[in-house]
Amino acid sequence: MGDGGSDTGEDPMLDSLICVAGSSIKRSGFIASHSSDERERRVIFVNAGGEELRRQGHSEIEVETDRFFQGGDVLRTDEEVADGGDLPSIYQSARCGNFCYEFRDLPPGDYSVDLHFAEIVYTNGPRGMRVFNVFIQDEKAVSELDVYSIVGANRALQVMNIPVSAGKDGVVSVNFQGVVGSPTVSGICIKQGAPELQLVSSGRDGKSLLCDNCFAPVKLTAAENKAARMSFTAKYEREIRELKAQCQMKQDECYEAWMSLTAANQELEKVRAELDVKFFQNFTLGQAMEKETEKMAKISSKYEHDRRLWVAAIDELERKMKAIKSEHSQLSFEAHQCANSIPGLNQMVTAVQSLVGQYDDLKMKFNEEQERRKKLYNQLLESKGNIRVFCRCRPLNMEEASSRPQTVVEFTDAKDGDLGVLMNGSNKKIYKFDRVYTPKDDQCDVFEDASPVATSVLDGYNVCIFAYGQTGTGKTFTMEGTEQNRGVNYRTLELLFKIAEDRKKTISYDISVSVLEVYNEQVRDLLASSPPAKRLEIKQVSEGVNHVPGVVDMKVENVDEVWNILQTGSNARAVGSNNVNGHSSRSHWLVQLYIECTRSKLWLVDLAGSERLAKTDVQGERLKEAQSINKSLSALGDVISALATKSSHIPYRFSF
Ligand SMILES: Nc1ncnc2c1ncn2[C@@H]1O[C@H](COP(=O)(O)OP(=O)(O)OP(=O)(O)O)[C@@H](O)[C@H]1O
Repeated sequence: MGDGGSDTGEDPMLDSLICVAGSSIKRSGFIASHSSDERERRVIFVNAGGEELRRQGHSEIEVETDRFFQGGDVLRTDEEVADGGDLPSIYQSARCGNFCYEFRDLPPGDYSVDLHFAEIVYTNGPRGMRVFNVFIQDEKAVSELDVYSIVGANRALQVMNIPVSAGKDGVVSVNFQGVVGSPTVSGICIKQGAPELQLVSSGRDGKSLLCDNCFAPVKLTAAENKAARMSFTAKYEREIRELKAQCQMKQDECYEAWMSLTAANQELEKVRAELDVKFFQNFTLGQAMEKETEKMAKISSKYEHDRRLWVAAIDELERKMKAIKSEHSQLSFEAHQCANSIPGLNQMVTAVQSLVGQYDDLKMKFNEEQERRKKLYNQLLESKGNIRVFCRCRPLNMEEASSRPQTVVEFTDAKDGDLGVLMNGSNKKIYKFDRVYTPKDDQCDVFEDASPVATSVLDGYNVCIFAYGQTGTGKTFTMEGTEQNRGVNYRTLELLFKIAEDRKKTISYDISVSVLEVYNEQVRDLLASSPPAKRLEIKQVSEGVNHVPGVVDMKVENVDEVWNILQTGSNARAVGSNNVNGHSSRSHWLVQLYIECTRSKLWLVDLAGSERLAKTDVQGERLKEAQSINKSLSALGDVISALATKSSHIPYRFSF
C-alpha cells in the first residue's frame, strides 16, 4: 500500500462510502480466474489509453485496444505499477480528462462492471489532487474516488462488480466526472450477469448475504440487488449523518478547546511579559541596592572618620574652654583689683558721656548756623539785585582787526562796571553793568561771577543765566565754550555736582536735565528720539514758574552724563550762517536742570543773536528766522524791563 493508502486491505466501510452497494474496492490489479465460467462472463475488456493485450496460458486473457470512448486524452507511464496483478501493463496507460465510454450492442440483461485505476501522474501526491465520480447508466456508481489517497501512486486499484442492466437498446454507458482535477481510468471490464454474491454487512458472517433459513448464499436479481442497495444506502446515510453529527460535536469541542487554549496562551503570554517586567525591575532594584549599599558604606566610613575628628575637636574645645574660663576668672580678678586701684574711674566715664552730649549739641547748632548762613548768603545775592547784568566784549577777530583799526569801546573803568562807547569819534557814552569783561578776561573770570548762583539753586532758588547779544558777539562761546576752554554751562554744572557731593551726607539731590530750543517761535525737544505727537507749549504754572508738558527729563548722576546730554542737544540745534557769523545759532537754546528735593530750577540759556536785517542781508527762510529771533528778543527785553521796574504786569506771553 502506498503512502496515501491504508494498510488494512479491504475496508467495507470505505467501500460503502465510495461505491454503490454490491460493489467493492480492491487494492490490487486484475487477477485472472482459472474458472472458464469467469472467462466466459467477460463480454468486453478495454485497455483505456492503451493497446490490445493478450495473454495465453491456462488463464487466457484478452484485452482490447482502447475504444468505445468519447473525448479525453491518453496518459502513459514507463514506471512500474505495483500490485498490477496478471496485467500490470494496463495500469501504465489511462484515459484522462473529459470523457465517457458507451458500450453498444449488448444483449439486454444484467451485467457487472469492473473499473481499473492507478495514479500515474501525481506520483508525489498529495491527496485530493484528483477526485472524481463515476456514473453508470446515469446513476452514481463511484463517489469522490481519490486513488492516491487509497493506494498511493503507481499502484493498482479496482472497483469491482458494479451492477448494471442493459436495456433494449443494448447500451451500457460509463461516465466520468471530475470533482477535483481530471478523472482517469486504466481499464473497463464488462461482465455478463449480476455480481455473484453481494457483500453486505447483514449476513451472519458479516460478509455475504445468506438465507435466513438455511444460511446458503443467496443469489439476487438486479432489481433485488437495487432494493438491497437502497436499503444499505439508507442505512449508511443514517450512519453518515450520525458520524457527521459526532464529527460536528467533536469539531465544536475542538473549537472550544482551541479557544480556551488560545485564551490560556494569551494569559500565559501576559504572565510571561509581567514576569519579564518583574524580573527586569528586580534586576534594576538589585543594581540600585548594590549602589546604595556602596554609598551607605562610603557614608558610614566618612561618618566614622568625621565623628572621630569631631570628638577630637570637642576634646580640644573643652580643653580651650577650661583654659579660657581660668583666664577669664584671672582677668576678672585682675579687673576688680584694677578698678579698685583707680578711684576716679566713674567720674571719668561721666565726663566722657557729658562730652558726647556737648558734641551732639554743638553739631545741631552748627547745622542751624549752616542754614542761617545759606539764608544770609542768598539774601546777599538778592541784595545785589535779582537781575544781574554782565557785559563781555570779545577780542576782535582778524578780519575785524584789519578792517577797523580804531576800537569804539573803552575799558578804562571796566572794573567798576562802566563801559565807554565812543560815539562819532569824540563823544563817549558810558553804559553801566554789574561787571564788564574786557577781551583779556577769560572763561574763568566770567564764571567767577556766575558760580555763586549755582549754590543758590541747590538751596532751593530758581536761577536763570542767559547770554544775550548781537549775532557773532560770543554768546555761544561764553555759555558752551570749547572742550579745552569750557564755558559757563559746564563750569556751573561741575560746581553744582561738587557741592551736591559735599552735601551728600546731609542731603541727597536728584537732578534731571532737559534740553529745548525755540526756533521760529516753536519749542523743540532736543532730547526726544522722535517728534512729539503734540506741539510742545510753555505753560505758566505760577507767577514766573514755567513748565513744558511732555518734554524729555533725563536723570543725571554726574557732570559727564550732563555734558553728553548737552552735546546731544547741541548737535540737534538749528544753526546756519550769516555774513556776520559763519556758524550762527538760529534758535534760543535752553538747558533746564531740575533739583527734585528743593523743587528748584536752573536755566542756562544761549539766545539766538539779534540781527540788523539790513546788515546781515538775509532773505527767504533766513529772513523768517531773523524776524522770529528779533521779535522774541524784543519781547524778552519788555519782560526784563517790566521786572526791573517792578511793573504790575509782566508781559511773559507776548512772544508765541
Ligand atoms: N571771548 C572770546 N575769545 C575768543 N574768541 C571768541 C570769544 N567770543 C567769541 N569768540 C569767537 O567769535 C565767534 C562768534 O562767537 P559765537 O558763535 O559764540 O557768537 P554768538 O553770539 O553765539 O553768535 P550767534 O548769535 O550768531 O550764534 C566764534 O568764532 C567764537 O569762537
